[in-house]
Amino acid sequence: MNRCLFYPNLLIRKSELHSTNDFALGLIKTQKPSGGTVVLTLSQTKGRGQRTNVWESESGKNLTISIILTPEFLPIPHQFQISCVISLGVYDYLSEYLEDVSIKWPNDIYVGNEKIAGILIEHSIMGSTLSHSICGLGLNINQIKFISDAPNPTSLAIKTHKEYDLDKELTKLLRCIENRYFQLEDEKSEEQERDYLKAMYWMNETHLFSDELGEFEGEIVGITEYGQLRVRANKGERIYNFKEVSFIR
Ligand SMILES: O=C(O)CCCC[C@@H]1SC[C@@H]2NC(=O)N[C@@H]21
Repeated sequence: MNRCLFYPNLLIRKSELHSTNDFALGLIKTQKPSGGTVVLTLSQTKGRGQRTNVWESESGKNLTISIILTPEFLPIPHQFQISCVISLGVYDYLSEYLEDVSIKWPNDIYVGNEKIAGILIEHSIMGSTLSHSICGLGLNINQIKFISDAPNPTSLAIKTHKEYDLDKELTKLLRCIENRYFQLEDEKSEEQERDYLKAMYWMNETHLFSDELGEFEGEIVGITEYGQLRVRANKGERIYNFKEVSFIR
């Protein structure tokens, strides 16, 4: 039997939205959307990024989507697995076109030292498991000029000197994410973690980081089973949750 997560009738297209994540959040509150529902807009006017950042995307140029997943099988402490699914799916998709794609922990997608995609995942919880995960993704496809002060943005078009049909790219992207989701559902999370580590930006290289104690030299050596970052520094290994450490250079 052919497995499928993303059915065409579960794709919700809106010409303009404040934020696809906010729209998806509204769906969860008012209806019970099926896993595999995808909200897409061509024009996002108040896109939200990590922390309090704004996500800017030129109208009609890029993929700005929110994927609703229902990973009821996943215990809450393992929610980082959803980050792995989405970031590896995007990584797999981009690797069809580009070399030097990497995942900057926890889930920024880079090409060399430039950011091509950002991911914002918001979970809703039921009991001790996840009921819905809203996986927001901004993937720069055809945008050439960036006005925002986002650090080093790039796009698929800049990197390959071609323009892309967004619908075709969406289909390819969703196939890659679907494969990674089934890998998780099939309890192949060890394989997934191995692939995530292989794809990781700055893995096993010495770089400058900063945390609440100041700047320090260290080397990313992996992640914990809960997705925290492990950095080896002079005085031993340090373990970070998201937002507790910054990558300097
Ligand atoms: O890198 C980041 O800061 C995360 C950016 C996430 C942006 C996407 S675009 C689609 C979805 N809707 C939002 O409001 N944000 C996410």
